Amino acid sequence: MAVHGLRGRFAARTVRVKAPGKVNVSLDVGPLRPDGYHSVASVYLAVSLYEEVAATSTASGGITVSISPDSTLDLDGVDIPLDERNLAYKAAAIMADVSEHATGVHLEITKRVPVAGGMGGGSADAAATLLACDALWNSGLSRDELAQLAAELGADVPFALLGGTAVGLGVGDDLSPALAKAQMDWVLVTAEFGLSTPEVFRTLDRLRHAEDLDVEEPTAVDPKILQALRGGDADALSRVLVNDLQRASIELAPGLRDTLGLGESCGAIAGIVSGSGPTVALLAHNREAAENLAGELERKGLNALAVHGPVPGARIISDTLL
Ligand SMILES: C[C@@](CO)(OP(=O)(O)O)[C@H](O)COP(=O)(O)OP(=O)(O)OC[C@H]1O[C@@H](n2ccc(N)nc2=O)[C@H](O)[C@@H]1O
Ligand SMILES: Nc1ncnc2c1ncn2[C@@H]1O[C@H](COP(=O)(O)OP(=O)(O)O)[C@@H](O)[C@H]1O
Repeated sequence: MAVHGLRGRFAARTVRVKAPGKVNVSLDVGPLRPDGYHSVASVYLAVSLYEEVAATSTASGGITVSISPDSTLDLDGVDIPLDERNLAYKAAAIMADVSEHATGVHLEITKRVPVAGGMGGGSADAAATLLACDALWNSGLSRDELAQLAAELGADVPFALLGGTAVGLGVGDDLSPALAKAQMDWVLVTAEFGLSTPEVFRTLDRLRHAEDLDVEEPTAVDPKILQALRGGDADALSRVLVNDLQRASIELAPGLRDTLGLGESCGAIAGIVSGSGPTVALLAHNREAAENLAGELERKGLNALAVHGPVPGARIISDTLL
């Protein structure tokens, strides 16, 4: 049903939502499951690099997607589908299915999180769209109901909705918020290429198979990680960072080993590939150290950005009647 103004004229409204990218501070990956997914145990950290989605109701019906010229990424030659394959489109479509007052909607996405970078940028777009459409269409879904829809869209989408610091079990969507509010400072080194998440998981399976390595299903995360995050203890955290996918990302993109080495030689306490990569997250002692490190890496020709986390999950930043 379309929303009409007092004189029956269509009243367009724009709801703008921001949602953060993430770093997996730890990521234990279990064996391949019959459904093609892997069980994981991960500590997710939402960081201060945000996607934005502006959802505008339209009288014409249907869902359209565009990328905002305000996007800070160089998107030349980057493949972001704007049709029903876009995660934001998919999010609007499932919201429309459960919303009595759904209208047409245009989604304008401001991209800042590297595409196919292992930081959950598309997932942040999906989470932002769920929240924006919920407001636009007065769907009145609870956060739990939104999280259930989020899990249908992808393993990382529920976390983009929740934000903060959280432990993810199952395929990563079974989340428990962690009370770890101390800020940690990081430098993200982004790559000019992307890595496909399924290909990285497949590569890990292949490497493990070649080594006859049997892995168990992970059921918990190392409590030392949460302890370090709670205390804001970057040195303690540097000793327990782990990412089982890192070796697979390096197998596919060997240059990542050099990026990690360069980061550490320029003063990072430790470095880790974020999720399936190729973004590298370098840990710093404080904001000043992170900014200096980012500057130094920039001078060496890398793309580096100082960020901090935890930050909140998806939230509405404006709601305007046009
Ligand atoms: C690796 C992680 C770590 O947080 O993030 P990214 O590096 O993609 O950001 C996630 O597990 C990715 O989550 P997400 O990108 O939402 O994955 P989905 O769209 O649900 O799944 C894409 C594909 O990745 C593989 N996959 C994903 C999650 C998982 N626990 N096991 C898997 O094997 C499957 O092949 C699946 O078909
Ligand atoms: N809204 C979106 N933003 C970015 N990529 C998207 C989006 N929707 C679908 N995709 C597709 O999903 C792939 C992975 O997206 P992304 O979330 O950026 O990476 P990752 O899974 O590594 O965190 C991209 O290569 C792109 O083809």
